[in-house]
Amino acid sequence: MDEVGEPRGETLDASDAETLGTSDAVRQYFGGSYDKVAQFAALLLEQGELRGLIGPREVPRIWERHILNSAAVVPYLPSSGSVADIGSGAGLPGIVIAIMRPDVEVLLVEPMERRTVWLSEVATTLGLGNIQVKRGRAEEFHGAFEADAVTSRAVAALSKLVRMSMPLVRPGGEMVILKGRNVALEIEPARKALRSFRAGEPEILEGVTVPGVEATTILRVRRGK
Ligand SMILES: C[S@@+](CC[C@H](N)C(=O)[O-])C[C@H]1O[C@@H](n2cnc3c(N)ncnc32)[C@H](O)[C@@H]1O
Repeated sequence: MDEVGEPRGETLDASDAETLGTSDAVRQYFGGSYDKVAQFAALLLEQGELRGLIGPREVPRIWERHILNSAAVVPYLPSSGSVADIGSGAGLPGIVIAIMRPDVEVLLVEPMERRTVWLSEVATTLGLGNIQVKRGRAEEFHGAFEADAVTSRAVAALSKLVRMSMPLVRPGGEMVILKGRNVALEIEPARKALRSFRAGEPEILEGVTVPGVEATTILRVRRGK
């Protein structure tokens, strides 16, 4: 998974993003969630670069690389309960999850104040009552809460991610992580950390959204009871 780039001073056309974002395939995919997802994309396009949340290279690929990529995790989330998104940044995938799953309580864990201010503003602007923004590093919340599932994208390699995030998963709950194609290489180095949580065998899953948009790789692993 590529990280969201830092601003580099070049400005690209947002028309590609708009074409995909207003396509029938995307509207159908999001269904009743489409209007709020489109509002979130518009906020990111308007303010994301200005506020240092996304780099200019991300503007034309907001829908494909960020919104749809984030949405790919949703089918793998538990049917109810709570999800904590670790290192939410601009709200990826956390805000997309909160929009698509209003029945789930979404905790957005993010240490950078500038980003938590943005996340709270987005939650208010979109009227997302199922979001709690928690400012701090994941490690600071160990023992403070446990969610039914933890999500994460572009935050750390699996071994580190397990140590920082698995304590925030309730026993029997799951980590559901958006990863790159090479995720299998991260599993062996994470074995020791996984064993310390009596975790099950990690599953590598395919996150498919709309036709023509590249599938993403998702890694799901259950915390032992
Ligand atoms: C590359 S960004 C990815 C942001 C977002 N998940 C995305 O995919 O666009 C990594 C984010 O993780 C946050 N982060 C770094 N260390 C963290 C930690 N220990 N606990 C929680 N978040 C952390 C950073 O502040 C940053 O917002």
